[in-house]
Amino acid sequence: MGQIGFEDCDTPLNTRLSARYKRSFAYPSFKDRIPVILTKVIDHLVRDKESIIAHFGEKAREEVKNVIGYVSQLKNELMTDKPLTELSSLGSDHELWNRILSDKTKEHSRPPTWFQTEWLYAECYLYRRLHEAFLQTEAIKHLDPFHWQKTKALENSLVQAEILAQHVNKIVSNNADSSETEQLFYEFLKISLWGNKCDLSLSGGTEICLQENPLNQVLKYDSFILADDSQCVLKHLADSPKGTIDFVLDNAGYEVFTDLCLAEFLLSKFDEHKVLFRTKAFPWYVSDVIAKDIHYILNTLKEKKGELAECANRWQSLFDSGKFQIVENQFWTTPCVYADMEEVDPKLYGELKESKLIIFKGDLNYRKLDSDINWPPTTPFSQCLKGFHPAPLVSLRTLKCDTIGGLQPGKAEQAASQSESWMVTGDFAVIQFDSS
Ligand SMILES: O=P(O)(O)OC[C@@]1(O)O[C@H](CO)[C@@H](O)[C@@H]1O
Ligand SMILES: [Mn+2]
Repeated sequence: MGQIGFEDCDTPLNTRLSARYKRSFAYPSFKDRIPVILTKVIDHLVRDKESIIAHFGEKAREEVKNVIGYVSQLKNELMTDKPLTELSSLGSDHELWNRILSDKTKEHSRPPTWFQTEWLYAECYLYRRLHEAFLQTEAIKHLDPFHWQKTKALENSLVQAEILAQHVNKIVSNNADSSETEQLFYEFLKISLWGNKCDLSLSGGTEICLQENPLNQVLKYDSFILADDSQCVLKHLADSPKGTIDFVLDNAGYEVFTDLCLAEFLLSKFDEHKVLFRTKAFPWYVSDVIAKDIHYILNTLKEKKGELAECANRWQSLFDSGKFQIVENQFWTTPCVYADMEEVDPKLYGELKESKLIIFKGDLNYRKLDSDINWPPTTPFSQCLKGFHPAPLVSLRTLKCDTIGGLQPGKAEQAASQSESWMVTGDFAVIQFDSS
């Protein structure tokens, strides 16, 4: 980022996305969408103050006020494009964040500002600052400001979840022949893929969950999958020894429900050893899964009784026996792209190297896989990974941001002719595999 100032153009090719390019998706995101997300956090704290105090104790009264002040100031810093500032020493990741800030300041001979720096970095920094507002408190340290939105979204998708639950319950208790298993594999992979439409960050917290039968959706939307390596994924699973599946999760609510369905299918029909669900360590991009959300979803479903409870009870046993495990790691809430993982977090990289298959869910994971660069869309997916090949991996992503690679010639143009905003609506998707 050499120069300073806005440019009335899209992000140039082979450059990292930034809100300084006014025709890129980053610009309206920072100008309009993120302020709405912060306003909703403030509104929630104001509206639900008394119930928060009732839950966390009287000390929370002053702390809620302080957090409201902090978030209002944060919103103001963003909207007036102020320089990013150092984090306080709260949180074990503050040194990494401050080192990155200092490197960027040196590199550009001035501190980065919200709109002028790289979008991925600034947006991740925003969620880390929001986390700091709560780290500064005692009573409400563990309050998740997005919890209420996530629970509401789950509640509103229970009809779809129940249809899936019924389907999964039947399948895991039946013996399928191999051609049936193949078809079911594609089905569960795509159900999990389209589950990614349901994130609350793109919509500024408004639920955009599917209003239709998720089983019908699978075939109906196949033509919206711009790159589909699902056959390679199946071949890899079938031809390699049984092992551990790493699921790098994205959103809570309906999406993680679909992920749990796919995970159970892989254990029950492919006989894999275990599934590690890799979650964020603190509230992130509104709807991303933290460990607490998985416990919440299991408990909620158990209370619903019927098919949903049957599913949840089985999943609970899988967690109890260690076949399903939740693994939290701070790397996922850094601004680092995955090409830098080996250097920044060699331990995590080493763990992923043991994986039979790493499933990366969602848009933000994709942005970190491809370094958030505006690649020519026909750039091979493996090239976009810039050396990140810990183990065979697949990205299941609905497109909500203007970066993409791995498309066949003509595909991007075809999608653009169907919809001008094909890259950012979540209507199009990719299943992209890299076999390292
Ligand atoms: O990772 P997810 O949940 O699929 O999507 C998160 C997301 O909506 O947030 C970003 C901007 O805030 C978008 O680029 C991105 O699509
Ligand atoms: Mn997300």
